[in-house]
Amino acid sequence: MPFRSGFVSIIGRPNAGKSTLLNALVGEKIAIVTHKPQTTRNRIQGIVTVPKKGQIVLVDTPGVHKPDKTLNKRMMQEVYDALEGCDLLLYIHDVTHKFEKEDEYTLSLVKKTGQPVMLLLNKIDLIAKPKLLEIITQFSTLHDFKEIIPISAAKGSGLDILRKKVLQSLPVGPHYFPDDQITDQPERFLAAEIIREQVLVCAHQEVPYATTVMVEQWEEKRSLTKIAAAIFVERDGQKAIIIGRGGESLKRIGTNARRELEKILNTKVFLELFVKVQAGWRDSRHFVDQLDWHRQLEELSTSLIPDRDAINPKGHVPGGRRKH
Ligand SMILES: Nc1nc2c(ncn2[C@@H]2O[C@H](COP(=O)(O)OP(=O)(O)OP(=O)(O)O)[C@@H](O)[C@H]2O)c(=O)[nH]1
Repeated sequence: MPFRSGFVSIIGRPNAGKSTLLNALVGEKIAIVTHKPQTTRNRIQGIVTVPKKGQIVLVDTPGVHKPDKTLNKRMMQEVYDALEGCDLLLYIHDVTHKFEKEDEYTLSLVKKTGQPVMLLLNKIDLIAKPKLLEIITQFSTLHDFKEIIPISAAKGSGLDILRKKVLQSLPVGPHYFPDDQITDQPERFLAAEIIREQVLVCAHQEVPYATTVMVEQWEEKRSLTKIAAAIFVERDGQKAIIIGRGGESLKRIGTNARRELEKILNTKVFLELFVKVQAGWRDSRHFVDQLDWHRQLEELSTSLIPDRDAINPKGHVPGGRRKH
């Protein structure tokens, strides 16, 4: 049997379940997931290798939304980039939500590419079967989808058939990545995301959206990973919320993130967090540019940071994470 491979972009509105699906298909947590919309800000690839059969390079994207700030415009650019040059699109829709104007827009972006599209009706664990049949009928009039597959990314239902159908539809191709590689995103950047995930969980209203995280130091020594990271917010009041009374909130964010990182990295983790105010960073092109992990990676490997020698190569080689 020929080896099949290709790039498959996952497109959908915020909260549709794109990152949950990516993690489920890859079999490990490589993207953060919360109940808050617009959790994902950067494009990341998840790699699924089926021995002797093929390799699916999944591309997770931010949710399609109307951009207002520079940050959101950059997020939408990640979506447009992912729509171009892929072999297949997975358009994911949350069945607990009505099809609205924003869905129409998302679907129009998908259609415009002229690429084959599989429709994934997600969160079927939350609705009754007759309702699902109604939704399938409704969607089949909207586009000539290559497949319509009901799934529950969270419960794992429908994923075997999805994996099979995706693989079948890919062209005969090469191994794009080594078989044990699961993502293109190095651990250093996943760590920043895991910390941001805890901010999303612990803080409310505007604060999580005004927050970003950058790992400033990363050092691996035998079975210990030392990480220092900055949590950026836009205003002093937001900084006070993140720190909390007597430092309670920051302590909780740090403890939860450290526990999660120890599981993922398979080492002990020493995590230091600093909260910094960067006024209006979401509208600063320069700052938003700096947040792009692909760009940070480039800078790290061209030695722009002073502690470069202290960074274990595993933390920043372009190769990304392997299976532990
Ligand atoms: N019940 C149920 N919940 C799900 C399912 N898939 C995802 N969720 C939940 O939906 C919420 C959003 O999931 P994400 O995977 O972060 O969604 P996303 O599309 O990546 O969201 P953005 O980052 O905002 O674009 C989380 O609370 C998930 O746990 C599912 O199949 N069933």
